[in-house]
Amino acid sequence: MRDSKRRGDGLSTHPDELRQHDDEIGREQEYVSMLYGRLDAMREQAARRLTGELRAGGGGTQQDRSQRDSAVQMYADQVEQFSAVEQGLAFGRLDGADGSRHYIGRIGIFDTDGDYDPLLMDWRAPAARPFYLATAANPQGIRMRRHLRTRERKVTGLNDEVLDIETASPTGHEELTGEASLLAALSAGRTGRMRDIVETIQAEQDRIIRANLPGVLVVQGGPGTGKTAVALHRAAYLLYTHRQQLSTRGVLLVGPNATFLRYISQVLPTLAETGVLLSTPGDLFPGVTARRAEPARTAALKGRAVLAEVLAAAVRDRQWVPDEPIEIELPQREVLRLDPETVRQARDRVRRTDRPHNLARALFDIEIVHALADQVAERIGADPLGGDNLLEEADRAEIRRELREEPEITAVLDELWPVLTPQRLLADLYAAPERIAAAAPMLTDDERALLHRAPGGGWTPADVPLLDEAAELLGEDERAAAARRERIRSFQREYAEGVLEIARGSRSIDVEDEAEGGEILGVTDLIDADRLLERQEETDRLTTAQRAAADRRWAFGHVIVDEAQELTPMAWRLLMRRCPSRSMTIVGDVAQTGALAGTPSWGEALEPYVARRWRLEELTVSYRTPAEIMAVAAEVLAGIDPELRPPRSVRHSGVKPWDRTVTADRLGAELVAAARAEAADLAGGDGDGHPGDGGGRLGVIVPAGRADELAGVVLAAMPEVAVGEQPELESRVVLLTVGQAKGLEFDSVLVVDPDGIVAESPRGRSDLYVALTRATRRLGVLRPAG
Ligand SMILES: Nc1ncnc2c1ncn2[C@@H]1O[C@H](COP(=O)(O)OP(=O)(O)OP(=O)(O)O)[C@@H](O)[C@H]1O
Repeated sequence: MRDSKRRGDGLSTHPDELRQHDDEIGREQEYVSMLYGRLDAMREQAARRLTGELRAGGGGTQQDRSQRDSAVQMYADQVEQFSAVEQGLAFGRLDGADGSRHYIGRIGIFDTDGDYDPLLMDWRAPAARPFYLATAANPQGIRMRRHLRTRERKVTGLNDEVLDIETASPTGHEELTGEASLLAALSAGRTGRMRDIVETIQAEQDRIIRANLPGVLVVQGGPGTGKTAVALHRAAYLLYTHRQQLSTRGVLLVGPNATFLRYISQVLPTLAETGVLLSTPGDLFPGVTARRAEPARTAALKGRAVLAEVLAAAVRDRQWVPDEPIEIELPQREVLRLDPETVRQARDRVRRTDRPHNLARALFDIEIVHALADQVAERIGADPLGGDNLLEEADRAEIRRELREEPEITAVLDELWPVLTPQRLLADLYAAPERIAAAAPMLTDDERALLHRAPGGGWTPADVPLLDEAAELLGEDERAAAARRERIRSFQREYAEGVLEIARGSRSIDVEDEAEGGEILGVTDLIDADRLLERQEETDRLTTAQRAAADRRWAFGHVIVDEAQELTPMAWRLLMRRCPSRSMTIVGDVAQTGALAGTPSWGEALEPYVARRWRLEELTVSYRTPAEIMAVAAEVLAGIDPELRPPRSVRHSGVKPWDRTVTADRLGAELVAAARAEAADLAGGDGDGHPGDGGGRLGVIVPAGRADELAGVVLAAMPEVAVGEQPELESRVVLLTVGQAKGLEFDSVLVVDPDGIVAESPRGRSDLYVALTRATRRLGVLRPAG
């Protein structure tokens, strides 16, 4: 793209041009103020309708109530969405060669007083696309693209690009769209929360965001190429474009850990989308919170595909055939004998039905009770004269019915074919070396020892795909169904409280209730959480995301996986179960794989599920990492695989990374000194408009094995530093491990003991590559000598 007339703020000093520019800002302000006025009106109307629906109470027919609940949900969503798009509501303008003019923003706003003309076009609408794609060489009918910069509701600046090949002069960045706005966004101070990129999406990113819904799309890209940003904007785009289809099945977005999910959590709401379920793989088994830690080798073993076979064998192992006959003493009856051969035959017949274990139990019961009833019948129906048995079929049926109710028989059946929860199966397996030995003959002794663990103490993230696999093998029994109903109930309560929160937030725009004689009533005056919950229960209404989160067997309409290179084969199995339609977006970088059983190549990971039917898109430009830092990271990348190429940096920061070796005993003191200096620099701003105004974060990345020790040293000198399992990312300085830093970014990064990071894991070089590429501006490396 070439732009002949770039008129960003401060670029022109000529008084006439400055005046014209101010006039232009004034005109845009008028338009933008009008849009905010409309937004206010829309929000007030939604709040008024929400109040009305809640006030209507629980009367009427079931259908009335159900419709009212849908309306409550819809208006509550609207109030939330209209509030979330407040910042940067309108950010662009397209002037067509035909004299047309369109404003582009986060949502669509229409002239409801007139002909329903668009006053603001949703960025996802097809007609808004040239905003991201038009270039001087291919202007797509556009004469000028304008980026509007706003703060609060005030227009603070404009960047214009005239798309005219004749007058354009080369800039050297022809591939960038809205270069001035892009660079301003990239060099802005970080806040600890990811921001949306809707104002400056680049052409290669736009292509991915708007790719077709069906099929598996893999997005491979180096650090900072915008994979996470693209994944989130794609979710928003798909929900807008396929609203009907996806609002009933839902969209699931999977990220590597809870810290990462918190980091990205604000992006979708600011794009006016609240219905996407964000989850880590470790949270995808409803009812289990997997926070327990375990050695990387154990996690790696649990991630291997062979564990599916181990679990299948573990289930079979619970279908027990005794070595000796079992004697069952029934009160006031004779003793029954169950011999091993009868049990074996029953078991084999039931196994041949291929039913999941728990569901097959009923068949096993029938088989065994039948055999025992035959024994009883043999005895009581025997013809003393040696003829045929005297009992009719009806008598035998009666005996079977009676035996089924004998607790002694149920106890034996429970032993031979126990109904199991996935948790029980796995806990029993881990706890007993002999069970592991029986189920995992294909593993080595060392590997089997890794699986052994005493019962209790919670679950690890690597256990979750195994629990899910176990649930598939076992099938859902009544207890699991009851637990699911209970989870749904608790989600309903959260929902009810959420609606009331929203309503409280909109108190300032509560409406006058004429029926109440002009008295001003808030929603919360009219209804409390329990009453709202009662109404929810009557109709069992839930948002799609809530339903999906509570239901292990939910099939999502689309699944997006970020940092997908970290997924193990067992985690892939779980995710594929959640998405039988195989409509997926897989986002990651195989060069950054840190998990030992993570994904070495996309083909290998996906082949078992979709064969070769997946598409690959690549992102090639790093927006985060400046060229100076990428050069340092490139050396590490070459050590991982000389064939790998780092992405091209979009900018230089002008700051040279530093690398210092200090004596081991000085490491802590030097770290504190460097962290203090960097933090002070970020807090004060660096004189060229960077950080200073509340933005600006420092990340200190340390080897996992030294995290506690170094956190102690840093905290003693700088108590304000965020540390721990889920550090507060909004703190000015955060100390974390590479695993925690995955997907995050900071203005400035200190990497401590890089050799320690490399030595910690067979994938240590990839970890170091991740650590070095987290900075948007400055990088320092501190090495202990020796
Ligand atoms: N088009 C864009 N406009 C503005 N900022 C962008 C754009 N694309 C990416 N960025 C910014 O670049 C940074 C890196 O983006 P993101 O985290 O999505 O990269 P990534 O590819 O997921 O990185 P990693 O693999 O290292 O996790 C973010 O701050 C993001 O906002």
